[in-house]
Amino acid sequence: MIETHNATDVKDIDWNEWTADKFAVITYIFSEGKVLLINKKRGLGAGKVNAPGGHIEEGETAVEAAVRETEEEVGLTPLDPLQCGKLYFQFTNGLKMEGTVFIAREYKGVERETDEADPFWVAIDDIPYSRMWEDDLLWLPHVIKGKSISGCFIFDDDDMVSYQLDII
Ligand SMILES: Nc1[nH]c(=O)nc2c1ncn2[C@H]1C[C@H](O)[C@@H](COP(=O)(O)OP(=O)(O)OP(=O)(O)O)O1
Repeated sequence: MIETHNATDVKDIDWNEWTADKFAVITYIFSEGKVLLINKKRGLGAGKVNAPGGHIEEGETAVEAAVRETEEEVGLTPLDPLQCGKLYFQFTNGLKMEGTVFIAREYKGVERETDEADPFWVAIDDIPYSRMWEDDLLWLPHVIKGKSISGCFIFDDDDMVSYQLDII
């Protein structure tokens, strides 16, 4: 078996044996036909549009991290976030990251810009996929339709090299 960071096809990786070394969450808040997105200002994916998110801290559950990261990045509190997906990213630089996707249909507060993120509401039909991570276009439309997803991806920097997606 080849080293996972040298893999160029998701089929080259035994995903049952693969384990992440970083665990992150991403939270999409939907309201009145719109979704809250951010211009990410720093960290992985700086310059891209994404949803609020970040790393799960020690002793924290994924849902707790989803609430905390959204509060920290945009000042909104998602209410009852629902887990709807798992994303497994192998980067060619060696990073292995697991992302848990949450959606929330209600929230408290008013969004505000922070050092990490510039939030904005956009109509679901106008989501700017060309400014987002390449994988988002593959799975986010299914999440919007209420499906759950599980995806494995190989990324070389910003470029998606290979993927496998299951819609549940
Ligand atoms: N291909 C991809 N598609 C996607 O939608 N989100 C991705 C992604 N690759 C990374 N992310 C997201 C997941 C998570 O929200 C974030 C992790 O990036 P960072 O390492 O920059 O974390 P943050 O700096 O936001 O977190 P903290 O340092 O914990 O605040 O990037």
